[in-house]
Amino acid sequence: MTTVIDGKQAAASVVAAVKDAAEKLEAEAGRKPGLAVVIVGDDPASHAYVNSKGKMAKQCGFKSVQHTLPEETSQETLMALVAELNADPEIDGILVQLPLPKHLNSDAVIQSILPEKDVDGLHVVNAGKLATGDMETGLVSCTPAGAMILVRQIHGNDLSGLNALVIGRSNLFGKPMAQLLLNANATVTIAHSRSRDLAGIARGADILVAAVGRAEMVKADWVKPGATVIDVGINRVPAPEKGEGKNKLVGDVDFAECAPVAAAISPVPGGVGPMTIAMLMANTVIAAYRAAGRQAPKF
Ligand SMILES: NC(=O)C1=CN([C@@H]2O[C@H](COP(=O)(O)OP(=O)(O)OC[C@H]3O[C@@H](n4cnc5c(N)ncnc54)[C@H](OP(=O)(O)O)[C@@H]3O)[C@@H](O)[C@H]2O)C=CC1
Ligand SMILES: Nc1nc(=O)c2c([nH]1)NC[C@@H]1CN(c3ccc(C(=O)N[C@@H](CCC(=O)O)C(=O)O)cc3)C=[N+]21
Repeated sequence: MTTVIDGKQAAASVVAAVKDAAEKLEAEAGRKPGLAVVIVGDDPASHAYVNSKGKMAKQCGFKSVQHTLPEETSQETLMALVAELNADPEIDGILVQLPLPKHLNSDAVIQSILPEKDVDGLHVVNAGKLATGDMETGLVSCTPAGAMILVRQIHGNDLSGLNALVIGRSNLFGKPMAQLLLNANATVTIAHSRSRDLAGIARGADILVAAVGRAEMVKADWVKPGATVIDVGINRVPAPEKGEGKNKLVGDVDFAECAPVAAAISPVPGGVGPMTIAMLMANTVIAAYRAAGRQAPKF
């Protein structure tokens, strides 16, 4: 029987641990973790994510603030807001929702976030710490950190002898995911749009992670029988079966085809997505503990 990995349940247990840690910090150090989410423009999907992040932060007992800026915001205004949040002692975590409108330089904005408040793990200091295996002082990008918890649920902490493939090489997901798998001793391959014979490479993978942004690209004959498949893709596609003009969410993996071949598979929705939000909360509480000079909890 194939295990369908329950990301909602795994996320709920991370969130419960975060809530406990936040209560303990407030009781012992008299401060709440503070999360600031910055969103520019009015992309409805981005607003939906940001709202669920805000709701979750409140559930965890955090101070949660949202800054909604208009589409035409200038680089200077956005950088000034980040500088203000950097200086605010009540804010432990800053997340700037991506993508930003095209006229803005997202890299300059992200690199201006203090590394210790960079709960997205995108600052070069945090990326560098992950790459050099310093897991004690850095912050790891939420989606790969969450995907890794799902992998550990299936395989444990030591992936020695296992071949892992990550399809996608973004700074937000593919690269940090590959680093986490490597740190756990997997033999790691990273594939991307210039890779040849992706299906052939994929068939060698005991752990197949897809983060491309192409609906249902991974087919049954790409999956090694008994593999673990982690689907990171979030694609909205038309769903006429639900009614005219309706949409549904699908991953980068053709779930119906691949599930019978895999031993374990994460669904979309209900897989990696909920873990992303849970790990954002985890990173915020970690940052708050460190800001209070305390040993941060592990998740
Ligand atoms: N569940 C969650 O919480 C999250 C989900 N996502 C989703 O994950 C997916 C990937 O996100 P992200 O990493 O930010 O996306 P990017 O667009 O930044 O990266 C996509 C990667 O896929 C590669 N790629 C594109 N086409 C192909 C192809 N035909 N064959 C092989 N590789 C290909 C690109 O290669 P190249 O580098 O050569 O261009 C690139 O490395 C998206 O669907 C996104 O919505 C993202 C973040 C969080
Ligand atoms: N700075 C930044 N950091 C991010 O981490 C970031 C970002 N920008 N921009 C966009 C992507 C995407 N992302 C998701 C978060 C949660 C779900 C999620 O909760 N998904 C649910 C379904 C939600 C629904 O139904 O729409 C699920 O998969 O079950 C999905 C995707 C974070 N991202």
